Amino acid sequence: MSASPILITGGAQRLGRHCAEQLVNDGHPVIISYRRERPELEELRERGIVTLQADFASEAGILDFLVRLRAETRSLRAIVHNASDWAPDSTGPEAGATFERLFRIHMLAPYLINLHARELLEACSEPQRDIVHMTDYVVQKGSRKHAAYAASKAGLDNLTLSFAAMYAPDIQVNAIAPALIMLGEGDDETYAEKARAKSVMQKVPGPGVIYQTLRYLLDNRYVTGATLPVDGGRHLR
Ligand SMILES: NC(=O)C1=CN([C@@H]2O[C@H](COP(=O)(O)OP(=O)(O)OC[C@H]3O[C@@H](n4cnc5c(N)ncnc54)[C@H](OP(=O)(O)O)[C@@H]3O)[C@@H](O)[C@H]2O)C=CC1
Ligand SMILES: Nc1nc2c(c(=O)[nH]1)N=C([C@H](O)[C@@H](O)CO)CN2
Repeated sequence: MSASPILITGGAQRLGRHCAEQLVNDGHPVIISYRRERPELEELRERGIVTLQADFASEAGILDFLVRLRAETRSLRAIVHNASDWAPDSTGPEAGATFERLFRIHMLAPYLINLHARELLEACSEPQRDIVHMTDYVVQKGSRKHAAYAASKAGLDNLTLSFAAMYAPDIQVNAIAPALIMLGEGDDETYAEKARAKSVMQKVPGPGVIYQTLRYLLDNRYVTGATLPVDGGRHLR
């Protein structure tokens, strides 16, 4: 019987893409969701990665993705909720719309996908099934400029506890809480220096440290309801 695929939402770039490619290297079939079509997706498709378009900014978009996911596969080995919008807080009339959008992407999408895809995970014939929520170090301390983002990630962190309790012992549910793993395209050296100084490890490690953590969760059959920090010791500053 062929192995069940691993779904990574928002897998077209950066951390999600790195993990998708590493999972393929490790022999797993992979499905990713993407929001915007672009040439880089062809490289992933050539590696056999199934790409499904999805916009989680609306409930209709989430439910539409689920219909196409169920048409694509009858089982899943794991789901990694990686899709995310690091939007700064809006001021003025669009503040509420920004908050609601981030709630949908970071909380409603994982919530509905976990509920609707439970049967796909339970149909997996392999002994372990996993759900992994990508949260953020800022869940612990909030953010002056990304309060809506931090609050929505805090909600996702709490969903880890609820789904871990609901889905045990057949499905393990955990979170990874990164801080400053990769810089953004527009970040200059001044920003990079300030960012590196935020943690006692004083580095921007790149996505490999996230895959190491995901690999640990996928291979450990006794961890659930946990949030694993991958933050260079931010809390020690
Ligand atoms: N990078 C870092 O240093 C840190 C990352 N994290 C978390 O780790 C995860 C990966 O981070 P990173 O790789 O930087 O993430 P990105 O900012 O690159 O976003 C990942 C993907 O999310 C998708 N996405 C954004 N909005 C939507 C939407 N409305 N519907 C569906 N998909 C959407 C994007 O798709 P598309 O490109 O197709 O539009 C994008 O490719 C995220 O959850 C992030 O919050 C936490 C702390 C630090
Ligand atoms: N969806 C995203 N979330 C976050 C990103 C990102 O690029 N996309 N980046 C960060 C920063 O690296 C932050 O951790 C720096 O302190 C946070 N979340």
